[in-house]
Amino acid sequence: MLHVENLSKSHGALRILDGVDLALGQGETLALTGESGSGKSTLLHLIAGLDAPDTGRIVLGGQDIAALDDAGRAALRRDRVGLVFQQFNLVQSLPVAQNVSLQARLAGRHDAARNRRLIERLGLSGLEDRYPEQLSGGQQQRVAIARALAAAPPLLLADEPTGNLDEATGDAVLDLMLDLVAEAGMALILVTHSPRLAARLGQVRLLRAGRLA
Ligand SMILES: Nc1ncnc2c1ncn2[C@@H]1O[C@H](COP(=O)(O)OP(=O)(O)OP(=O)(O)O)[C@@H](O)[C@H]1O
Repeated sequence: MLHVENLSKSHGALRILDGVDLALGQGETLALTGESGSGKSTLLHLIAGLDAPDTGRIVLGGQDIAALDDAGRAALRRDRVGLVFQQFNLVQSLPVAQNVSLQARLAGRHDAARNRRLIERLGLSGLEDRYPEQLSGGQQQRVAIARALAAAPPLLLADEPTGNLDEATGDAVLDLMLDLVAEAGMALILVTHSPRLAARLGQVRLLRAGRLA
């Protein structure tokens, strides 16, 4: 479902990615590890079509991302990719419940019962009518996770999605993510610094010197 071939990306004189190859099948899970600054977020942004590579190919669900224009990439993100990034990108003008349902609605996959279940299981019950600015960082992170899971995209990209949570809550949220990802047959790329969390995914890859080991 995802093929990344010979991907390179520089920022100015700094070569961040230098020939990255990666393949992920439907329902497969991958932990992306590497030192701070090794390019993990850069790689996720490229796969999400948020930025363009210098060279290489990204084929998602049979579609070459580079061949799409801005509108095409936006549609791909709406329909096929879920993002949980470090900046949560919640819609500040919408309450929690609507933030959670937003992507699912846009993708035509809204399911009210599923939404309620996610809100409950992510410990957000009672917060449905609050606005993002009225939430803690950890609560906002859980809203972002609920939103991505609610839409059940074929591919979920998560950049340290439990980084703002204490260990016990983070473990519980990761358990839930892995359960729901498996249940929906979603593929997952999870960036994490934690070897303990990484070991729970199907494969673990290390990004070093611009390449994936
Ligand atoms: N827009 C940009 N312009 C210039 N340099 C950038 C830009 N974005 C990222 N970088 C640099 O690219 C390198 C890789 O950054 P990236 O955020 O992908 O690393 P990371 O592995 O996700 O790090 P962390 O674990 O700290 O989040 C870093 O050296 C960073 O400073």
